[in-house]
Amino acid sequence: MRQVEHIQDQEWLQSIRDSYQPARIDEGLWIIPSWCQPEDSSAVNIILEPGIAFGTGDHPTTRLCLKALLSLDLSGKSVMDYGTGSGVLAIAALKMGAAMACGTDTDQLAVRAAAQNAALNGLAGRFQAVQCEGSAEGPEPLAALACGAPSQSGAFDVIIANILQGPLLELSSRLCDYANSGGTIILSGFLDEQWPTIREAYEHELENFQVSQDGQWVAITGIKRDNQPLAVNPSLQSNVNA
Ligand SMILES: C[S@@+](CC[C@H](N)C(=O)[O-])C[C@H]1O[C@@H](n2cnc3c(N)ncnc32)[C@H](O)[C@@H]1O
Repeated sequence: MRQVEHIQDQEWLQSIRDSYQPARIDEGLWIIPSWCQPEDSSAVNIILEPGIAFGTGDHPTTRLCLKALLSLDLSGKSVMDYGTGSGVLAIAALKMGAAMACGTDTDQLAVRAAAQNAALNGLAGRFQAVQCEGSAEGPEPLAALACGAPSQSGAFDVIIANILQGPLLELSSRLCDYANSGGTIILSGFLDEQWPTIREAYEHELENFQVSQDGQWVAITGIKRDNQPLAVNPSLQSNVNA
């Protein structure tokens, strides 16, 4: 009996392994299953243990987000990956030069997988994953605090959220609050017909939208507006108060 179980385990493991191969995402960017060797050691190679959490590189939205990250200068930047799944986007950002990254997810297994994948890539010291509730009413995931965000509560240079339209709409204020003025927000996980609704929810906080598409799936990059109230000239202020 024990031998039968052992053979079944081996077959199952082998069938998982057969279904994942190194995936070239773009020039110089690969996702490599943990049991394979990178073909190009000079590329950004993201090593993943696939199968536990979403984010193996085979979904168009993951690839769109990775390409959006490639187009940024991430040197020294702080990154929040909301809906981190396998941690693939946070790990990619760190490998592209980000200083620190924080991942959050509603799924405890994903949080664990992301932390393990970061460790596989030698990035455990610069990545922290925390579980969140997933609703705008729920408590803050405290991700910013847990990750030692560089400035006031939740101020990150780059926010990535590859989640569905529903949570993107519900969490729009929270996601925008996490970004520094001038920071970059990458959103994906929605279809082209949903883009006008997403745009409406985000355009008071974001500008300079860049849109990319793979089939029906869309990713957008936007820059957080500087919505600080204009400084009031003290002499005008006294006139107003008079
Ligand atoms: C499409 S997967 C993206 C995974 C990975 N970031 C990628 O790009 O491949 C979405 C992830 O977001 C998580 N998720 C879904 N709704 C969420 C919410 N409201 N708050 C936080 N995470 C959420 C899911 O558990 C899942 O791991």
